Amino acid sequence: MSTADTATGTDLFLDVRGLHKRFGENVVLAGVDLAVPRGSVVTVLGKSGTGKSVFLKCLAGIVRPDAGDICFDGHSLNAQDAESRVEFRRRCSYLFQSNALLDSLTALQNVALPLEQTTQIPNREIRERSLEALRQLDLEKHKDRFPAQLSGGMQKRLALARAIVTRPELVLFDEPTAGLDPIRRNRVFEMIVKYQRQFGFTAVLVTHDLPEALVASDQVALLDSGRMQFQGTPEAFSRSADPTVCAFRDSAASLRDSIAALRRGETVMSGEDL
Ligand SMILES: Nc1ncnc2c1ncn2[C@@H]1O[C@H](COP(=O)(O)OP(=O)(O)OP(=O)(O)O)[C@@H](O)[C@H]1O
Repeated sequence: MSTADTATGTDLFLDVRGLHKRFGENVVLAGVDLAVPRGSVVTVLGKSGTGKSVFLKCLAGIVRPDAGDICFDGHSLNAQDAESRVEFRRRCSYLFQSNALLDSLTALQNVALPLEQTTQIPNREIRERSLEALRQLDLEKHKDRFPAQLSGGMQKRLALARAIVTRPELVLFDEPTAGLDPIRRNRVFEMIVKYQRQFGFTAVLVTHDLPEALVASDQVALLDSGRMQFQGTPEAFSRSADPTVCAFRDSAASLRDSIAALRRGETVMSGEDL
């Protein structure tokens, strides 16, 4: 792995070492490392199917890794008892790619849910905090609507309101811009950075959105062939001569080349990489 500009030696909120995960014969993670400094936004990039979601789910405790260590705020999650895992879940939020909103609950009820499930806070305070989260994401006037009555961008904001209502210290975002148009994509990245600064949480994102991720992240990492092939600043990523980084980063130029070749009547791809 290239270590250019990584934060080794700084205050790591999350320190992932040697994570392995396979499904049957399919080895998805083959020794993945990631260093996440406290209060930073770190984005994991990678082609489709490289294991970004599996990696994030391992961090969130949704998928159990076969081997490796995840150290959260100085404590190994592997070594933790059930009570400490509940504590981790209280301090960490996971924003699902699909938003995972409950259709039968209103916006307000969706946001209140994690507080009801993970705290002993009285109902009146749960309502106040949920309304506050909706207000922060400009959704208060839609509090009684159901998810199906909201636009795609509003649903994403609602999912973010639900993710921050517990005041988490770590937020994991699984492709937060999936299915959004370029303008809404920008809004979502702005929103993540804005609330990350406002609330001071540490964020780990996975996405394919290369230009936006480079602008919005403190560090980027590239997952390929079961390992992080790079971790460093967006500037280091932009300069890197690593062939895997170049192949991913320069895909726009390569599209230009392949379209030009197709127009010349040449065969350039079989489609098996889709
Ligand atoms: N529960 C599961 N059981 C079996 N295989 C799985 C499971 N979850 C993921 N996989 C496999 O793990 C691999 C990585 O999937 P993953 O969803 O993490 O990719 P990704 O990088 O997030 O892709 P995309 O960018 O398209 O969302 C795929 O081959 C997938 O089929």
